[in-house]
Amino acid sequence: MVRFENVGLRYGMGPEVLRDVTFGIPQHSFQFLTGPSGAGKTTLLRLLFLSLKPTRGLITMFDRDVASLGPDQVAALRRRIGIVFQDFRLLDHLTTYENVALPLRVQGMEEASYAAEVRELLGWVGLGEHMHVLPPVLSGGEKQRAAIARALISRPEILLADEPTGNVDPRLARRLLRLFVELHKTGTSVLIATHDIALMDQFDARRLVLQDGRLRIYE
Ligand SMILES: Nc1ncnc2c1ncn2[C@@H]1O[C@H](COP(=O)(O)OP(=O)(O)OP(=O)(O)O)[C@@H](O)[C@H]1O
Repeated sequence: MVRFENVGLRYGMGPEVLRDVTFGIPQHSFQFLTGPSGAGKTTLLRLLFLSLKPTRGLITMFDRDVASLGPDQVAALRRRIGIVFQDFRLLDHLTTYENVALPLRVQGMEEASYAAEVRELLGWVGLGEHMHVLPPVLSGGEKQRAAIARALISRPEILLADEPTGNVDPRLARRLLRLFVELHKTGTSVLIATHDIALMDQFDARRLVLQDGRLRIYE
């Protein structure tokens, strides 16, 4: 589904943050992305979400060379990818329900066609009681789960998550991991960036380890 060949990235005139990164996201895969702080995990996710362009190398997604895509095609590809940002990016003036429903609303869908699904997903991530409150009154872990629900609502083919258990206790982290594993079982390819070794030890999956901008793969 996604292939990186010798991808390099530098910000402006700075040093290369990613060097010769080669890996793929196969269909129905589950992978962890890890490495020390500053190793380039968020940068790699931004390349995957097409919010950055590589300074060298080749990225193909769904059989397209991403360098050749125009803005409309980038938007269409992004709709096939769900992303949970480290800082959640919820809109504070919309309720939890409205935040989660937003990707469907912007696609022009009628509320009647998705309302039940949004409610069900909010229940699934344990936010059924908080559906009608605004994000500023949610705890860090609740915001994180709202961000996860928003990434899942349009049933993406690929789910990217940046430290999705960074703000929750170990019990909730295990629950969120189960949610990602369930999603993977339904056919979504999942890539989770995390520092949390205890979390990775709970599920046997390929580990992509970034160190000094280089990626090593441990099956
Ligand atoms: N917009 C930017 N402009 C310049 N340098 C940047 C920018 N964003 C990140 N960097 C640098 O790129 C390197 C990789 O950062 P990145 O955020 O990708 O690392 P990370 O592995 O996600 O770190 P963390 O685990 O702490 O979130 C760091 O040295 C960082 O300072």
